[in-house]
Amino acid sequence: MRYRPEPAPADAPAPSGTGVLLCNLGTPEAPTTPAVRRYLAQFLGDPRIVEAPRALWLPVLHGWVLRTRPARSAAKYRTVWTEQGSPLLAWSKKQASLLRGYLHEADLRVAVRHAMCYGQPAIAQELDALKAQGCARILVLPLYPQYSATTTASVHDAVFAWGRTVRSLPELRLAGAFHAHAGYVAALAGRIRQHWQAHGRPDVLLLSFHGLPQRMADLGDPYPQQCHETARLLAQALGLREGQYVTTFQSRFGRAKWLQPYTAPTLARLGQAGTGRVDVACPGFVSDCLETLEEIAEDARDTFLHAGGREFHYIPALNDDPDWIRALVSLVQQHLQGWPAA
Ligand SMILES: C=CC1=C(C)c2cc3[nH]c(cc4nc(cc5[nH]c(cc1n2)c(C)c5CCC(=O)O)C(CCC(=O)O)=C4C)c(C)c3C=C
Ligand SMILES: [Fe+2]
Ligand SMILES: [Fe+2]
Repeated sequence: MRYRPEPAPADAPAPSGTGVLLCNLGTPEAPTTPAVRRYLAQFLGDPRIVEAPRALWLPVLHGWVLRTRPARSAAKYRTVWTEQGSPLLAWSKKQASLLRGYLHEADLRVAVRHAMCYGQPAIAQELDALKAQGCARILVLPLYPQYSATTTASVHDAVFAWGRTVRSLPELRLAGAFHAHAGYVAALAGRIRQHWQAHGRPDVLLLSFHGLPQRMADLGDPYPQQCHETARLLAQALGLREGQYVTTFQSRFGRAKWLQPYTAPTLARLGQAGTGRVDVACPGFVSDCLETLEEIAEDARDTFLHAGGREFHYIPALNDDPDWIRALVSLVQQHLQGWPAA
């Protein structure tokens, strides 16, 4: 059946509630080669992520990337895996649970769930769950502060795909970027200031954002501008002058040109130039994950220290920071305006 049947009206009261779905990228179910292969197949098979013509990309993906990368990536995932599983999933779950608690404290009766764009819990499954909980209105909030067609729009795509299977659709709102949201920037600044109160100040603060192919930026993806705007606002909130901070892009994939400057070569250059201490924060990641815990806190640290740097501090992502959860509450309230939420 093209559109799924709804429960008979006698079996279910008319939906009247409001729900929020927090969405992040996704992560493998386990740090094993087969699980990482399944995850990467879905992730890198999404044309939002790799835009190359399917006839060229799919043979490379299945014939080369999915044969070689999963074992290497699984080994990396094992270095960050916790008792709660993938850090990205564990933090997303905690953020949803804290947001639910804060909203209820504020007397807002809103159902809150979390979902992943690739892997589990899937966006479609969690939208079904919110609907089954009686939500007549759903706000979808991608947890990417900076909009990119690769990330924010891929969450939106998943919502549209789900919508095409549903007979009685709830009202839907899709949130976009929050790169300049005052509460988000203040939470980032607070996190960095706290680190400095405990450990002193660095010579340079490096703000590392996930990279993007330069071609996507050239085609109009607003991501790089939004990263630079977040960095500028954050530096302003911290009272930093030019030269005291640098903005870079990490996680390059493949051989094409990505946004520059790249994080690792910048750290190598800073180390070689005699910079004693560097602190690194990753404002684009609201949750610690493979890209921050392994690529930055492990690999980038080695790069800087081997290049001659003396001290490297990774400042953790916002995770369960109370100021960040309050910023999430304010973002949600902003997007729920006009909807009954009590
Ligand atoms: C073409 C490849 C990729 C694009 C474009 C891309 C954009 C992009 N990604 C994030 C956030 C995250 N990416 C993460 C992991 C990750 N990213 C890529 C590739 C691209 N990302 C790969 C292949 C991987 C998997 C790991 C690996 O094999 O190296 C993660 C972490 C996931 C986790 O489980 O912890 C996040 C988060 C953004 C914000 C972004 C565009 C701006
Ligand atoms: Fe990525
Ligand atoms: Fe990476």
